[in-house]
Amino acid sequence: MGSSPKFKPDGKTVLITGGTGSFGKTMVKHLLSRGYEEIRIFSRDECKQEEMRVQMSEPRLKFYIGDIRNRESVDAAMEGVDLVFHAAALKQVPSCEFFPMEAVATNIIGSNNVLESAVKAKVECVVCLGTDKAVYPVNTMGMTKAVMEKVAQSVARRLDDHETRVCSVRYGNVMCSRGSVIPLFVRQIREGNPLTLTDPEMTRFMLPLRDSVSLVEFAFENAQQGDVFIKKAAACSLMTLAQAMLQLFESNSEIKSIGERHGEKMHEALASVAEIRRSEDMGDFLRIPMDDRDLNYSNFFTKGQKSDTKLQDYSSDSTEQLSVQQMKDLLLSLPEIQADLRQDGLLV
Ligand SMILES: O=c1ccn([C@@H]2O[C@H](COP(=O)(O)OP(=O)(O)O[C@H]3O[C@H](CO)[C@H](O)[C@H](O)[C@H]3O)[C@@H](O)[C@H]2O)c(=O)[nH]1
Repeated sequence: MGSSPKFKPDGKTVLITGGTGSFGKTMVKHLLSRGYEEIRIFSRDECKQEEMRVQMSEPRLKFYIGDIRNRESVDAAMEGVDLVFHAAALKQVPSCEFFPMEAVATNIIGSNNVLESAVKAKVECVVCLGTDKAVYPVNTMGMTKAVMEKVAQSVARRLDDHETRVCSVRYGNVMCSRGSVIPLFVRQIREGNPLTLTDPEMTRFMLPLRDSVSLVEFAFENAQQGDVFIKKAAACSLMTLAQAMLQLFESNSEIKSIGERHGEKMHEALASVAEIRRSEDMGDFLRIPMDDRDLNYSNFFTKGQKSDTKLQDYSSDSTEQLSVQQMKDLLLSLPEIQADLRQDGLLV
C-alpha cells in the first residue's frame, strides 16, 4: 500500500458529525481558513446549531439536524461529501456508566451508520475520533469507543485503496473541552470553593484543542486503510494541574480530595505495547497499522511475532511529566484560559 496523496481543499465538501462541540468549532475555523468549499455540521441540537450559525455567519457552513443512530438522517447529509470527521459520541465517562446501552447505540451502532453511509456515498476518507480510554478499556465510554475502532477496521479491511479510506485517531483529555475538569476548576476558583480532586496522583495526557485538529488533519493526509493515529503527548498529575491553576488565577482555594468517580483509571494509555511494537514513528505522531491478516491464521503462523521486552505501553505515567511551571505555560497558551484570565483582570 502506498501513502495517500495530500488532500487538496479546493472544491471539497467536509461533513463533521457532532460538529457543534469544542472540536467541531475549532475544526470549522481551521477548514474555513484552508479554503474548503462547503462544511456540513451534522448534529442533534438545533439550539447549538443556531448559535453557531449566528456566531460564525458563514455561507460555506451548512447545518443538518439528525442523529447518527438514524441511518436515513446520516445518508441525507452524506450525499456529495468528500471527507468525514466523525466526532459525534457519548463521551462523558460517568453518564456512559449509568446508561451503557445509550453509549452502544451512539458510539457503536451510530459509528457503523456513519461508516457504511460514507462508503456507499464514495467519500474519499473518514476519520473516526477516538480516545485513550479505548486502550485497555475499563469503562463503557472506552469500551464502546474501542469497538468503534474495531468496526472502522472491519470496514477498512474489505475496501481497496482507491475506495473510501477509513482511519481513527485517539487522543487524551482535550484541555478546556465542555464539561471537563479545567473549566470546572475555573468555576470553583471564581466561586471561592475548594478544588475537588479525585486523586492527586492520577495522571492524564493533556492535549490543547489545536493539537486535536492537527492530529485529525495528519490522519486524513497520511492514512492507509484501517490505521489508528496518536499524537505524542506529555501528561501531568492532577495535583500538578490543580497547583498550576491556583497559581495562574492567584487563588488561595483549598484542594479537597473526593475520590475516584465511576469507571475511572489512575492512568491512561494512548497505545498498548503490542501496538507500539507494530507502530511507525512519524515524528510528532505514531501510526498504528491495522492487523490485516485474515481469519486463516495458519498461513501466518511460521512468521511469528517479533517481541522486544524493552517496549512498554505509551501511558500517562510513563510519558514525559509536566512540571507545575510547564503546565502553567501550557495553560497560558490556550485561548480559553487567556479569555478567563482577562475576564478576571489577571491578563492584559
Ligand atoms: O471534579 C473533578 C472532576 C474530574 N477530576 C479529574 O480530572 C481528570 C480529567 O477529568 P475530566 O472529567 O475532565 O475527563 P475524563 O478523564 O473523565 O474524560 C475526558 O477525557 C476523555 C479522553 O480521555 C474524553 O475526551 C472524555 O470525553 C472526557 O470526559 C480525571 O483524572 C478526573 O478524575 C477531578 O480531579 N475533579
